Amino acid sequence: METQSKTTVPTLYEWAGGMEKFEAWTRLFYQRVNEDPILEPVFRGMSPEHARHVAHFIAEVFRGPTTYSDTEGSHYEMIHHHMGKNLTEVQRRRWVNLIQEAADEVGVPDDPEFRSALVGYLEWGSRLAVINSNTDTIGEAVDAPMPKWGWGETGGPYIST
Ligand code: HEM
Repeated sequence: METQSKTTVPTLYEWAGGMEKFEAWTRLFYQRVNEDPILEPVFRGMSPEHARHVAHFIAEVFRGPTTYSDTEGSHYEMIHHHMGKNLTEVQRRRWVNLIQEAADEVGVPDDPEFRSALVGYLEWGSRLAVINSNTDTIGEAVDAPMPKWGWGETGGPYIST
């Protein structure tokens, strides 16, 4: 539904509530991951910075500050983190469920438009993570730009690299 003019449409980052909200969200999410029988073994030994890095990554994709790519990694490095992990659909599905439950708990906006964009991103990103975790080559260039996510649709069919 068109409710605002194009010039006043906030980014997903702004609508979500800024960096404090992203950090609170992923902090709670990875606490839940640590208590989860399916995901705890996957993330056992993860770095103490993991939750913040994922917050900064998603915030940047949602057109927030470039904290992740300035100081913490790149899209290529994020892909690299998943390689060799041999993630499964069962693990992915639990990851997507828990991160949405954490979003509810910390008060990430739950309006239909925002959640549609959010779930679209989480599905897209998590399915790519599973694909990348089960390959030994990265199709992306080392200097590939960070993805950008907006309010709209995916823009086209999946193309395997
Ligand atoms: C939108 C989806 C996802 C995003 C944006 C994402 C983002 C990231 C980022 C930024 C890192 C690096 C963190 C760091 O620098 O410390 C990472 C690592 C990792 N991710 Fe993901 N991820 C996604 C989906 C998943 C899923 C679905 C799983 C498993 C079910 C997963 C498992 C892992 C693991 C095991 C690591 C390495 C952890 C460690 O040992 O430090 N990711 N992810």
